[in-house]
Amino acid sequence: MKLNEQGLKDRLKWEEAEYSLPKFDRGKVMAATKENPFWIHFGAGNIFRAFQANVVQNLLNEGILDKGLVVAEGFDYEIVEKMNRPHDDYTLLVTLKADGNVDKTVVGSVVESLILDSENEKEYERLKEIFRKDSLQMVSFTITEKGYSLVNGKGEVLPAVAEDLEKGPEKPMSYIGKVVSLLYTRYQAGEKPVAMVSMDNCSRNGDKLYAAVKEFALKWAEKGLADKGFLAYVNTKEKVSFPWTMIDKITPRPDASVEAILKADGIEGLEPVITSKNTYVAPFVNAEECEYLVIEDAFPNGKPDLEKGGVMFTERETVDKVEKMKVCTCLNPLHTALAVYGCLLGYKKISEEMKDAELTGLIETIGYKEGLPVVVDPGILDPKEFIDTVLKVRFPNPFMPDTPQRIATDTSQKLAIRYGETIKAYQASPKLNVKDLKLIPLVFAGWLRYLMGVDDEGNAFEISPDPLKDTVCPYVAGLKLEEGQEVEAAVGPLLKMKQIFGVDLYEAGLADKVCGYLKEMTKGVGAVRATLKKYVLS
Ligand SMILES: NC(=O)c1ccc[n+]([C@@H]2O[C@H](COP(=O)([O-])OP(=O)(O)OC[C@H]3O[C@@H](n4cnc5c(N)ncnc54)[C@H](O)[C@@H]3O)[C@@H](O)[C@H]2O)c1
Ligand SMILES: O=P(O)(O)OC[C@@H](O)[C@@H](O)[C@H](O)[C@H](O)CO
Repeated sequence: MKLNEQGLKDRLKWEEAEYSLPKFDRGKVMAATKENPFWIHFGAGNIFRAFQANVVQNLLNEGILDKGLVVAEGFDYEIVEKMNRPHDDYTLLVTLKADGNVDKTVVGSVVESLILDSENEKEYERLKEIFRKDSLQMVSFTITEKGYSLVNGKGEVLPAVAEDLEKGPEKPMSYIGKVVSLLYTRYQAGEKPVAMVSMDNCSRNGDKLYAAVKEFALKWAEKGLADKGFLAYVNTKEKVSFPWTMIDKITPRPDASVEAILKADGIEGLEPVITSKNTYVAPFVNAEECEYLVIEDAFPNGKPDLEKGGVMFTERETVDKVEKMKVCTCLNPLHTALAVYGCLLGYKKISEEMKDAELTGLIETIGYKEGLPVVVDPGILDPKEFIDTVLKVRFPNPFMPDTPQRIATDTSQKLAIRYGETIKAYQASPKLNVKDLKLIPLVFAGWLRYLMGVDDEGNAFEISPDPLKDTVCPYVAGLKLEEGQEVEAAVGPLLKMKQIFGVDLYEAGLADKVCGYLKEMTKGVGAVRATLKKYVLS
């Protein structure tokens, strides 16, 4: 059995092996999408294939939608070349339920995949054609938080961005430059309306996308490289909107245990690939069952009927609250704490960490005691219930192959949002005292200890990719696992960086605590465990 148009012709074989197959006429959907695309997504990674593509598949199956998705990849072309194309844009979605049941779905809702490369004339022209279409309602993104950044770790404008800002929309090389040049095409085609929807895990993600897009529109208009009206178009929410969103579905990298299940069913050619840009992809994706996608209802060209697929549309204030609830308190900070300590303590699976008394104690305190008091109830989801499910059902799910190493990726980009917002809320509160935060500083210290790249047994490990690796690692390079380290002299300047922690930890009065914990954790082999025991269980 092969995952492609030809291989899926023998439907019976797949159905006998208990795969849910697309129930719609894919040829018809493909033709309709080609003519009238309504949704193009940028970032052909795992979450898109497990979540958004499956929502559209369900709606196509029910006849609620009659057009599918177009996906574009502008960073890691290998994903499209090695996965989408050989498999005719099909993906196998394996849903790993907490009760051990496994759902296997052939997702066929993605009907066109394109490489976003201005030097690839044919595909770039097709992208322009899509952006000129009246039918286009939504342009969405899962390109990681760093994908929206126009500067490097030192705050310097990225070379490709600098060049694009100088040269204009003709042949851009940077990711956002390419996206903005396509938006310019839409402007030139008659200022057609569209929603530009970031679906990445960052606070006020719509504003992040807007800021990056606006920078190009502004510079190009100022330099006469684009019409002056383009900036007004980008700034007019009735023309171009940048809704805020909250997305939630734990989607680990494709795992060997899942590959084995599919292989046993007789499916060939499933081998995962780690691309040269470090994306972990396979013809299959594995994910949990639980999923939430909440989107600000701001769609100037109308919105697709996604509500019946479980997507929630609401006003901006609610998205903000629900997103803060998840990203700043009830899920992502707990994940990051498990990520850094998991790597230090030699764990390879999140569910295994959930059997560790110190680690569960750590995240329970960060979640319930330190985080929950500053969460504003969004109304549409209950924060206490949400965190209960995360801690009791989702993280401990033994069938989910999620790893601390995946979650530790780009930690420097995440600390400010995942913990800094809570610290700021304590600072702003007349009732709360920032000095009462005990275990959030322990995560910061844990991250610094993690950056040493030596685990609690004294063995070297590879730290996960991070755009600030070269900036932050030198601060801990001189530290050793022995008593009496000059910790504050080494990491003090780093603790002042608001860009990383969301606040200056000295100004917040937390730097001493972080340095104290780090000093204890560098005392020698086993000191990380001893420190956790001392502060988490006390
Ligand atoms: N995986 C999850 O559990 C999950 C859940 C909710 C939200 N998300 C969000 O989705 C994002 C992607 O997750 P994923 O599981 O698809 O990861 P992935 O590693 O499978 O794919 C990453 C995607 O981002 C692109 N990308 C990476 N660096 C980039 C850069 N510098 N510029 C532009 N594009 C870049 C890659 O090309 C790829 O398309 C996450 O960063 C997160 O914000 C993920
Ligand atoms: O995707 P990231 O890198 O922003 O964060 C890693 C995980 O915490 C994240 O992917 C969660 O699995 C996800 O946010 C769950 O909805």
